[in-house]
Amino acid sequence: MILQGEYTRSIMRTQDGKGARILDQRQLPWEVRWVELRDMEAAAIAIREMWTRGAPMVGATAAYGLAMALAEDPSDESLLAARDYLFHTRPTAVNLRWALDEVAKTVGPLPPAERAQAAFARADAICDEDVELCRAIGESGLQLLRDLHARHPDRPINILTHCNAGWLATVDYGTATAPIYLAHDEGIPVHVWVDETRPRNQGALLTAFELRNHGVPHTVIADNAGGLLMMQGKVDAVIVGTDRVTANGDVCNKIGTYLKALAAHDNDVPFYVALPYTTFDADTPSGDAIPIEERAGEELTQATGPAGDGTITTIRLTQSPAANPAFDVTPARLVTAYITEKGVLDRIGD
Ligand SMILES: CSC[C@H]1O[C@H](OP(=O)(O)O)[C@H](O)[C@@H]1O
Repeated sequence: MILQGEYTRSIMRTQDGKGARILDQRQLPWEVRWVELRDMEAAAIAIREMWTRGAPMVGATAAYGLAMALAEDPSDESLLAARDYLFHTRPTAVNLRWALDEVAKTVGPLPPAERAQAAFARADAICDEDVELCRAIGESGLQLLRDLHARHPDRPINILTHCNAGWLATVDYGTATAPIYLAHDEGIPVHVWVDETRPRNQGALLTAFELRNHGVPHTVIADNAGGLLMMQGKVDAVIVGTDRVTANGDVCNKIGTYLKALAAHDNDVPFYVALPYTTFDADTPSGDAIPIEERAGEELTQATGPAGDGTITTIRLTQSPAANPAFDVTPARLVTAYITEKGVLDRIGD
């Protein structure tokens, strides 16, 4: 379990069993605010507005959202409409489609009266499985960090990561961070270069929050600093998460990941992608077919944070229009290996 206050998970069913409890990640690191989602619309808003985010978390939240929709109306029409509505909250993370399909396959053959309970149970199971998958990813990646430590016993291992693929992005442990947490807990000295990850700063706000709370040494850096650090020999490996890996091994992840992969390739730094099977999309042949989410330009042109007087303020960073693609695609040729629950794989999907 990674430090998560009174809970051991980033999402769980509410105590009355009728909703989902999540962290409102927009308030982190300034406030740890838990919120209860009580209907499908609340789950859709939480995903679309990124109260909660990260591929496995998007899938888990949508699964509970579908269960809540069926609790209100378990008809076939409701099932189809709710699945479609939740599916269109965010286009890129394949876990969203996977989780909705899992719940739909579970409840479809059932009489309407049994659907809500079965949907909630399947959502619970998706969360339980995600914890085990991420822990296993941690075990797989731990050996890589043990090997790096054996090669450099006299100094910390320096890992660069992009965005947040931590326990906040999953139900627990994270994907990219899971090996880091396990290595740190085993006593291997690890230091993490944390890409701030503009424009929503998931690295500076969320990954830094996680690592700080777990006592893992880390340094926040500008997104554009990683290439220099690699050129200077200050990065032993890059480990990132992903929102979708296609049949040929292409990796869709937060915007800026591809540039890190290019810098890693140019400096002979191993570039690892951590993912559970729920993020592998065998149905999409290659990365050019992945829908890339375009988010509002205001995420780029405005900055929100504490004003210092206890209030949260927003400032404008430019008067000009902005384009804001939220993801990019790293070709499989730039990936050293995939860290999965089945081990570290040179190729994926075979
Ligand atoms: C373990 S999935 C983490 C993945 O999701 C993030 O995207 P977002 O914050 O927009 O949901 C980012 O791509 C992370 O690598």
